[in-house]
Amino acid sequence: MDLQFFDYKYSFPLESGESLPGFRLAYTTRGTLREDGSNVVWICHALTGNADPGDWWGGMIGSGKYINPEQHFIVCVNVLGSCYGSTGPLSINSTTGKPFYHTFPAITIRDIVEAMDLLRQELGIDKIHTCIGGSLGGEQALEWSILRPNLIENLILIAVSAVASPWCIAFNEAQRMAIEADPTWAEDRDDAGATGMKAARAMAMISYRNYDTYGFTQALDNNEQLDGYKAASYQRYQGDKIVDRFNAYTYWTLSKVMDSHNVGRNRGSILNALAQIKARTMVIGIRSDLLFPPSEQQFLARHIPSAVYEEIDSLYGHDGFLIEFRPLATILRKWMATAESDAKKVAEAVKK
Ligand SMILES: CC(=O)SCCNC(=O)CCNC(=O)[C@H](O)C(C)(C)COP(=O)(O)OP(=O)(O)OC[C@H]1O[C@@H](n2cnc3c(N)ncnc32)[C@H](O)[C@@H]1OP(=O)(O)O
Ligand SMILES: N[C@@H](CCO)C(=O)O
Repeated sequence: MDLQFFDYKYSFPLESGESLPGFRLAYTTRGTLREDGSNVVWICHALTGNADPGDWWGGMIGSGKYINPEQHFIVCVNVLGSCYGSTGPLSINSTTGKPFYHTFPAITIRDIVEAMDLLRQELGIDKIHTCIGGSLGGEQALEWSILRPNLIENLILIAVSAVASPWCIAFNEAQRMAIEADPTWAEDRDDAGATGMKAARAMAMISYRNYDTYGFTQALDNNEQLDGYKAASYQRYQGDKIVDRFNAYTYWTLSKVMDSHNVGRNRGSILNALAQIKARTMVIGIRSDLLFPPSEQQFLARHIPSAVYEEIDSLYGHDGFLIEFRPLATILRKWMATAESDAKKVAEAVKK
């Protein structure tokens, strides 16, 4: 899937009070935008995802799937701060002519969403039929529906919370400590902290999965083993895998983004913020999610005015939103069918 680029050439103020001297966002689109603009589906990616949801959400997108390019105009943007084509810590800072590296400013979900909103305006999109995301993607969708309450018609939030929990922040801090413990982290080079990031990802995997996932997929080979456990090589493999496709600065930056996620900031309270959401909302929790447990999604569903709540089972814990396509699609199809039938009833009532 070819990446497209949006270059914003003006100073971009950040929540922290700092600014970026412009930015680039990489994005993809699939399908055709209807003349009345009624078929936009905006997909927000999670922590290490990219702008091509076909890469990481193939089971949800495609002909005959829940998100269908034959019907929908599908947009997905690599978030500000990431490393798949958008401006992030490895990008050149136009004011110094050098990569940002450690000088990349602290950004927040709101900054990410404000940047994405500028791209939306550039694309001439003034309504979004459905905005969907899990985890960090859900944080973006949630923030957007509060920042622009009339923009999103249907909001789908999966495995996400209104505010980063102390538990989530603690996991992230432990991962940043692993990166800091890598002596190369102090250096200005693209691969600084790479070994630390391996350990960080191995820690993260424990929060994305759970006891049962490891028990099922990484069971002991036999009762005689003294070393060489599958679970151990799996942890190391996941570390190697992230280093091949990511960098520690971006990992660091986006983990801080997750920490500062709080819809209540500068809005009086979390409940005030959630009360502003006008989108018809589906909130989905994953029963085995240790990182964003279902109680967090139940809270969202209780306080977002027109929200409904559903829960799915998964062996994969938090990562279930990237894997359990069938139950997700079943819930969403049913929910969307109700909306369509309600809309039909309203249209018929108006005609009478
Ligand atoms: C450019 C890009 O790639 S970006 C897009 C990719 N990633 C994203 O968007 C982020 C979201 N995706 C993810 O987080 C993950 O891909 C998930 C959650 C969807 C799936 O996680 P995975 O790591 O692929 O699955 P799983 O936990 O089953 O691990 C499978 C891998 O571990 C390997 N593995 C399994 N057990 C072991 C073991 N005991 N020892 C060593 N390796 C093992 C498998 O061979 C497999 O390797 P592969 O990925 O090279 O095929
Ligand atoms: N496994 C996900 C993080 C969990 O949201 C990712 O790497 O993006």
